[in-house]
Amino acid sequence: MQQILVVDDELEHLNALCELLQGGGYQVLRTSRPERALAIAESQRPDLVITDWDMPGLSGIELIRQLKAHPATRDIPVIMCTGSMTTAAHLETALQAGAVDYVRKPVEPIELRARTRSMLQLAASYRQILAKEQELARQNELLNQQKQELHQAAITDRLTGLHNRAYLVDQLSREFSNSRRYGRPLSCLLLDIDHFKSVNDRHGHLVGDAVLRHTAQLLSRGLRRGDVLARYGGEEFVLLLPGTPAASAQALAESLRASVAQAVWVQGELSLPLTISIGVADNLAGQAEDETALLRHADAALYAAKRQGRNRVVVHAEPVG
Ligand SMILES: Nc1nc2c(ncn2[C@@H]2O[C@H](COP(=O)(O)OP(=O)(O)OP(=O)(O)O)[C@@H](O)[C@H]2O)c(=O)[nH]1
Repeated sequence: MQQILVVDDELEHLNALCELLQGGGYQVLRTSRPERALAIAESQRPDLVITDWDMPGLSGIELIRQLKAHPATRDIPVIMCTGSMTTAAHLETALQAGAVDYVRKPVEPIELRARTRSMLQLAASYRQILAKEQELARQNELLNQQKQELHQAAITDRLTGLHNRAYLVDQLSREFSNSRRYGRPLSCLLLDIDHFKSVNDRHGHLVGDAVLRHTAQLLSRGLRRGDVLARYGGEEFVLLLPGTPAASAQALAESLRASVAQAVWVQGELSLPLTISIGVADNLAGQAEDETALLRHADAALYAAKRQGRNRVVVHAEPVG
């Protein structure tokens, strides 16, 4: 049943109003002390408030302002009962304070019922719209979250949790253009686990997978903001170092190589010494005309590192002449 709070300091008037509304099938809350009305509205959340204007202690206008200032009671519609002397300016003040309608005293029963009914219908529609809006906002948030998760999955390598090849290709192209535009160095490291095939062959693919995860973790340590580490494929990783020339990249590559060589991989009884080979190239001195060439140079340096015995770092050298 819909609930209406009636506020009037004149008991006779209060009783008459309440009777009228109860006769209309509404549940009525009442108070003759306007300063209590806010607390009642807050705890009972009536569907409508009907208040007298002229009351000692707290005027109807002041009560409306308090109701509107409070989040819990802000949306409860208020009808103001006004005296017969009320002017248009008074009514304007009431509407500005937040009253949605008014009835003049002495109250015409049919008028009060009509206004009450339409206000309650309006309030119900408003509540429905509000609930739909909230539901829409919730669904929107869920959708954005799913989009974000999908995007994250699309750029992540599932086995190692590093970025994947697709992301690397995007970033390489972006970083290459940026470094060219701002005349900044860009280094590319191609890192490959040595004799990884024999890990798989001797111990199985599950151990091979664990070794890949272990290596990915070691390589991730000590990366700086802006560095991009990705699993390029199989047992190959790429590390992009924007703002870093090959000489500094070589030092970092050397420390990565050493950290993998020092950290023996252990699982139960099994312990495997692992090493990686690294090819380093940068875009300086116009060596790499585009990002593909940069990657190709790093690959050539990696190939040289493998040929020279593995577990080493080789920097791509500019061909002489
Ligand atoms: N366990 C596992 N193995 C993979 C995965 N992707 C590629 N491989 C294996 O990685 C191995 C790569 O071997 P190769 O390219 O011959 O190189 P390598 O044995 O590391 O030898 P070098 O690079 O010359 O030192 C192959 O046996 C692939 O099957 C993976 O996701 N998990």
